[in-house]
Amino acid sequence: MKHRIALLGFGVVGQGFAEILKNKKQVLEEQFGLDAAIVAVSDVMKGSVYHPDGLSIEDLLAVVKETGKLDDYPEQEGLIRGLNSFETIKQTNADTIVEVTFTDVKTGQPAIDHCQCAFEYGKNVIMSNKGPVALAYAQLKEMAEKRNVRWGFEGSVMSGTPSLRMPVTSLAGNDIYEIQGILNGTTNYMLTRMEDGLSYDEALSEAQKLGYAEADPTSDVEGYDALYKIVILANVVMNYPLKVHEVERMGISHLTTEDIELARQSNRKWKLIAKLKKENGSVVASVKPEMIPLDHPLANISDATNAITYHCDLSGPVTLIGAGAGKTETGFAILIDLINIHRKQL
Ligand SMILES: NC(=O)C1=CN([C@@H]2O[C@H](COP(=O)(O)OP(=O)(O)OC[C@H]3O[C@@H](n4cnc5c(N)ncnc54)[C@H](OP(=O)(O)O)[C@@H]3O)[C@@H](O)[C@H]2O)C=CC1
Ligand SMILES: N[C@@H](CC=O)C(=O)O
Repeated sequence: MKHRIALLGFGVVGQGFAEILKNKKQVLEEQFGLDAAIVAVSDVMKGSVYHPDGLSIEDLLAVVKETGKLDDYPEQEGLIRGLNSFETIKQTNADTIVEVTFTDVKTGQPAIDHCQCAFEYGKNVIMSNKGPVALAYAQLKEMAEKRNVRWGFEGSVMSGTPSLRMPVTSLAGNDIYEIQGILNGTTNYMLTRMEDGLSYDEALSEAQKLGYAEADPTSDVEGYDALYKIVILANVVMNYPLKVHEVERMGISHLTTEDIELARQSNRKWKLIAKLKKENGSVVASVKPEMIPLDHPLANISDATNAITYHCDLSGPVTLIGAGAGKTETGFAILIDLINIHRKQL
């Protein structure tokens, strides 16, 4: 039986996921018995197409590459154009909604409403969008469970590096009492490139071109993105209902090439460090830049790579290093949630 997918948002991650589905079609069918079809794509500026029997991924990617729009997607009988995100959720035959619109760090919208609508209509949701998980984890989880649908969000923290599934499954039974790491790809990339001599603006511009930065990069450079991720880790991994306003936050926008040089002269490096610690029945959290010595375990985490250490009472510290952002890497995060939904393990 086909697993029918509708994509809300067809930017870096949406296209990365579509490419993976195209390239891995045979492997997914042979190894997992997963016959996945994209039936709908709805994007604000690029437009929207839906066909209940499935769309050609080659054509979707080609027309967007050529024109930046879905308007030239080939006409065929039964093709419907122009559905907005909510119409796509309600009116298409998709089993799973892949929510890859932008992350709104203040309201989490419209992604929270997308999730609620999908659950009401009995559809699974997979997302790399951080807003709904950071701001509405408990109520969305409960709603998905009540409606007997699945909600995957592995890509919301550290892209395709399994920073959520790994501790929840493979570290189960431990008390994870402290978590710390580098959780934002854009700023880590920028700090690395500033060490190479680039200015702040040049480094940010490169990170944007590479598809790492948020639609509004203020979220990356002022630390909101890492803050959202630490809140998600508290809720999902520590099972503690930490709220966004409870996290101390400072970004890297005040750091200059002179600051980077001064650190280098004292054998240190600037890194944006996120921390989470259980203390007296509560959890304290912060995101801020720190000058760390070159022999610090995080000093050699460069470019858009991220790292996270889980401090566990039984297994001791466990560190995971991997991609923090990227088109294919985050597309993979969507795929792994899809495979787990298909296996009925999510
Ligand atoms: N890029 C990365 O490496 C990672 C990204 N993420 C998260 O994944 C999500 C997607 O990221 P990314 O693909 O890079 O972002 P992009 O900005 O490249 O793509 C987002 C797309 O969503 C579209 N969109 C915005 N609002 C709506 C809406 N209401 N309905 C339909 N489409 C909409 C945008 O349309 P348009 O621009 O045409 O208006 C855009 O094409 C974000 O939430 C981000 O935080 C998570 C991990 C890594
Ligand atoms: N903008 C984010 C993308 C992934 O979450 C980052 O740079 O880490």
